[in-house]
Amino acid sequence: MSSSTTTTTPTSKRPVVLSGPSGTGKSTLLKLLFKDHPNTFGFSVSHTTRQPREGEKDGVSYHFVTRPEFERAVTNGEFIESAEFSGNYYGTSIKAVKDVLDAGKICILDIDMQGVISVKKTDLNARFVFIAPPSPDALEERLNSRGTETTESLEMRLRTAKKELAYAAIPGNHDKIIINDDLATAYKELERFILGEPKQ
Ligand SMILES: Nc1ncnc2c1ncn2[C@@H]1O[C@H](COP(=O)(O)OP(=O)(O)OP(=O)(O)O)[C@@H](O)[C@H]1O
Repeated sequence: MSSSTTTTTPTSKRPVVLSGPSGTGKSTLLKLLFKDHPNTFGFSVSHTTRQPREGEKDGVSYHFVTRPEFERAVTNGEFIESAEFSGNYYGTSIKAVKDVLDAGKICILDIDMQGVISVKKTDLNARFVFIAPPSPDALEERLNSRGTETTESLEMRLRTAKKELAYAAIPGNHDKIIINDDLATAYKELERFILGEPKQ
């Protein structure tokens, strides 16, 4: 899977939004991509209202902010997405994505359908890739074999998957749909879409 004898010059540094049902293989594909191209991609630094843990640096691990600061930023429309988990806010700001671009890297966002809709409302000029399962049964099988789901969470993920697949079926919602059946084939397709043709 590694392309050690080839180099790639990205044809575009536009942010890439990767979405698709849970268990469809997004993390698996991204892990391969980052391994093969270690200096090409960057992660946006999220905001949080939780306290920094030992060793965490502001602006590196997270942008640590107060609740009023976070709420103000949400009101000002500065976030692509935000959510509250166990009493703390977390969010990805539009600026955090632009900072990655300013650092000369391609920002990859692995987000859900709501996140996709939010990014489309910004001026980030992102490219949208949808990772689809070969079939609903294959998706269920992958989630089962990953061993991370309870019966309830599995059902919830499959219900959400139906909505995501319906959204992806509408032409124009994504720039590229990749069916992750054979992993190596799907990976090559993703790598080409993001980085262009490899130069020998
Ligand atoms: N092409 C493939 N064929 C078979 N199994 C696969 C394939 N791609 C990924 N998997 C397996 O499917 C499971 C789900 O993959 P992964 O965790 O990458 O999904 P995900 O889309 O990132 O899910 P989530 O959104 O819940 O984080 C993993 O166990 C992974 O090893």
